[in-house]
Amino acid sequence: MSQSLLVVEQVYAGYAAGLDILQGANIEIHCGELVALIGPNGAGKSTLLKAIFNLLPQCRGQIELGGKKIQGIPPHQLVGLGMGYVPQLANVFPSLTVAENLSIGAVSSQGKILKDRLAELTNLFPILQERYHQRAGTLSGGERQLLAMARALMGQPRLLLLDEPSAALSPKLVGEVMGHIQQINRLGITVLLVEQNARQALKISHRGYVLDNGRECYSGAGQELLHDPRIGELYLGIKSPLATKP
Ligand SMILES: Nc1ncnc2c1ncn2[C@@H]1O[C@H](COP(=O)(O)OP(=O)(O)OP(=O)(O)O)[C@@H](O)[C@H]1O
Repeated sequence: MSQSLLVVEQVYAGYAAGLDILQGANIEIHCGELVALIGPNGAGKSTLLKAIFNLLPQCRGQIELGGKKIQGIPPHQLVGLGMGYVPQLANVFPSLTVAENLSIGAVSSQGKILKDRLAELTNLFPILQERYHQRAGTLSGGERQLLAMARALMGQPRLLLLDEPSAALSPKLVGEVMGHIQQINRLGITVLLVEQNARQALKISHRGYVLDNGRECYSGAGQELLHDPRIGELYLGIKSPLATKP
């Protein structure tokens, strides 16, 4: 089996003292995997990503990246250790151009390294080359999500945390964004994907976790979870045939 890249063990975390949203969450992600984190509204999915990226005031338990304990390490240093995070909202600077947004995400502002990295990403996502001098605020929803992911990739992460990249996108664009996530994963970047669009996320993922009430309640291969009747009924909005019988 491949090596663990991220281990989250017995994590309790929240936004205020004494009010834990995460209730002993555990997940483990191996190098190269694409893992979906699904679950009902308010289950704590985004909160778990924020706990991993050290954005919460309260967090207990253990979080390791590549065998190194990372709790207490500030987000900008986590980027240096190979973690990228794309929040659900406000993930690009609307008044800056595509080129400027990408440059801000770079770990090195050294001329040649920056230029090479910009070229790599615009080759990977040609639409960003076409929109290079356009302000991010004028991009379509799908293009903006792509820019947000590309900006995180400028930091050359080994683990990318994505918080609902398909939020507020039309079904066609959701498919496109999912395709781009697979494309990123095929480059060898490990991805933890939080999604409301659970079916689409499980379809493209190697494995998935279902989070409910701040801790994982099911886990398994993406296809397995997709076809598990318990999960279908509770989390994917599919009625069990037994439940529909008179
Ligand atoms: N900044 C915050 N301050 C206080 N409570 C918060 C904050 N953000 C989220 N919460 C609370 O934490 C709980 C979990 O929210 P979270 O956003 O992690 O859920 P989620 O599973 O990502 O849900 P959704 O799929 O609806 O985005 C909710 O009860 C929410 O109200």
